[in-house]
Amino acid sequence: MIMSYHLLPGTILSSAKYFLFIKKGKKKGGSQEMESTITKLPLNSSRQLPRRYFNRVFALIYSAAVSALLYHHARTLLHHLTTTTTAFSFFITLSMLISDIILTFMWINSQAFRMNPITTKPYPENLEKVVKDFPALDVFICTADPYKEPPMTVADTVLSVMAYDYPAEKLSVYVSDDGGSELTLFALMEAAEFGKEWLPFCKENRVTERCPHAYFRSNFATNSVTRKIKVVSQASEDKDSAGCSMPNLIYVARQKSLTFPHHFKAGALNTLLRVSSVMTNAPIILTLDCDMISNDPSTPHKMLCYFMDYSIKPNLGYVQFPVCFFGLNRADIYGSEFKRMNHINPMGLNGLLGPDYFGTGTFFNRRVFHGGPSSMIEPDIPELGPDYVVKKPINDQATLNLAHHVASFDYENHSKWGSKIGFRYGSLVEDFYTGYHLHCEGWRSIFCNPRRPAFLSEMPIALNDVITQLKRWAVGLLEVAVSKHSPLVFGTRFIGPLMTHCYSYYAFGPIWSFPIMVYAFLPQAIMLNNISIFPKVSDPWFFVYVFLFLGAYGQDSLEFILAQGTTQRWWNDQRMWLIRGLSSDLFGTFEYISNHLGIATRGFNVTNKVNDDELRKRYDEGKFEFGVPSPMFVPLSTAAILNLFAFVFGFFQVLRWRMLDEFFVQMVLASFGVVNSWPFYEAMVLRTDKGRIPTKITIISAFLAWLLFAAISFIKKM
Ligand SMILES: O=c1ccn([C@@H]2O[C@H](COP(=O)(O)OP(=O)(O)O[C@H]3O[C@H](CO)[C@@H](O)[C@H](O)[C@H]3O)[C@@H](O)[C@H]2O)c(=O)[nH]1
Ligand SMILES: [Mn+2]
Repeated sequence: MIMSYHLLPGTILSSAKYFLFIKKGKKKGGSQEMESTITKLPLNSSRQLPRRYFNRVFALIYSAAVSALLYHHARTLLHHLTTTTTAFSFFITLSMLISDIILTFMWINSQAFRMNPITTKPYPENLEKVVKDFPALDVFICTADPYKEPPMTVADTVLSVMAYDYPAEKLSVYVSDDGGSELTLFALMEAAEFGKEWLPFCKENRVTERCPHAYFRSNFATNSVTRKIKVVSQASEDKDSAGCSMPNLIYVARQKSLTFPHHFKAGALNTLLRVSSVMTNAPIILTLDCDMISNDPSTPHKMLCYFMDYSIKPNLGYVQFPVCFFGLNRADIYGSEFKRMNHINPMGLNGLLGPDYFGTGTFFNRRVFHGGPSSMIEPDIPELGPDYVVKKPINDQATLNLAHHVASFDYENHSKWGSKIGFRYGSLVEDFYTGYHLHCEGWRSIFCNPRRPAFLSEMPIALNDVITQLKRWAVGLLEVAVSKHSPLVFGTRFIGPLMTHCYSYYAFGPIWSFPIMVYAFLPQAIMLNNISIFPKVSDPWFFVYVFLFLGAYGQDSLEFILAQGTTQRWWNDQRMWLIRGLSSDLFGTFEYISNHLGIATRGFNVTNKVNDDELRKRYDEGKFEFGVPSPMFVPLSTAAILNLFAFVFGFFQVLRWRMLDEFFVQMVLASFGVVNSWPFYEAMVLRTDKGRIPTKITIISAFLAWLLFAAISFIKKM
């Protein structure tokens, strides 16, 4: 049954213009409790990585070097204060000191991940022998914009999870459509029909790639399915073509209002939490982004290996699977793998309270949305409690009425939703923020990284899309860092020092922008003015710099490569760190400040998932995609130009005056900048395709680089 309205994507709904569509109404049987049998067969195992000893010793040595450097800076600064020096050199010393303090703070934070890395392994083959009755599973899939997130992609994701190797009567898929798009609804109805053929086909043929698109891309033997598709119209209502029951598929477009904040994805997820509570109330919930397909039908079994384990069960809040990507180019030019965030750091967190919540690929214990493990918050109505037993079928009229009621725009008004219960409001990275609160409440989590990726996602392939996404994250992270719930003031009371450092590492990540800006511009602009600011090669302090640089980069690359990375991908990953600091984090900080001053409104800019063939081709060739005149490209191109000029100038100076000793560090920095900027030079000068840097950006950047140089020479003379 459908109550449909003509909605334009993005329309703000003013009255009860939302609809709930139930594809298949069937009573979900089974108890709400997870049952398990105590047995000796292990369901999972974990292993502490031996590298923890090395990490601890190295952290000790490195911290000695860091302290020495800070001491050196402080002494120089004091020297400036007590003797008559120019404001100019004082300013330089101060900038370097602040930069190095920030780098030190972030370095300390990053050590927390290295103290006790742990990997875990599930044994799904033992599960069936141990567990008699599988718990019900509700899957939440969010979509928001049919133009940026093609309905076909959403349908693919939906089918891939509906085809899980899981009892169909225990599986329900809820789709939240914040775009209220009829296209998406239509695609889902078609998907449900197609599913009647697709699901039995997958099960009969033991297909592992159960996302239709992925399957057809890699298999040419499609005749058998296409032949079957013709039978669709004869298939019965609730059963698939083989006569088995189908999982529930429920489409929800929540009601929105101009006068009430809808809290973006967190709001959508909370609506799904309530709607699903009323309809199926499964004890386990999987949250997925609309572009994240299931790549392994046995993932629910793997996740149950943790939830069904009595030794960890009581306070296990969620099991996080890594986000893996398809379609990356060989060099992964934008560091889209996020290897550190998605693979390396979570191992470190496994040895503490567990990984942060990634927003997608996460199985939750429904109970976590109702307060801490030992402090449950009473639900508004019994039907919204975690222990509520659903007795009626999902298309029962009373159930539907209640579902509509809890999906209305003002339902959360004056309630604990978003603050004490459900997904948390207040940050654009609602995932990070929610996981953080759960850990503070006493929940634990586990990171499970099976060899075959559990989920595969798409990622943006144009630089502007990439850094726009990172900018939104930067705003969201700052919202956490600078709030009354900041890890440093709030978290530290509940999660212990190491977890506090881990959460600070992410939340304060955007402040990396400052030292990156300083190191990308200052020494170079100063060298162009013939001034040396670092210790000479013959000075012992020089070796402190060498050790700090090589130590940090060496350890980072080693960890990257140990996590199945390549040197080339590592190189691009570190470049992305620099790019992020000069664009996303910088602009994100400004945006955060202007949001707070009320100059700009806060928004969730949905990541674009549509790419044309030409763009895809350039990406596959490993070319950076600029194309659009984005203001975020300006600091990047300015740094590229300034570093090149500094390098060329420095090179001739050194030859002419034999001053390599004085300028060595500055020369290294400039050449490092030049090597990292290579794609920029290409895109400014050599390339003629659509993805090159717009001339306008190049001109503005060249002018800014000159301005910086001129400003330094002006101040120098004062
Ligand atoms: O108002 C909104 C905005 C977004 N979404 C959905 O949220 C998901 C994530 O949005 P996307 O634009 O793809 O953002 P990403 O930055 O790629 O997502 C990452 O970062 C988000 C936090 O910023 C997390 O929510 C995601 O799970 C995580 O994959 C998508 O399915 C959207 O449809 C909504 O449902 N409602
Ligand atoms: Mn996304």
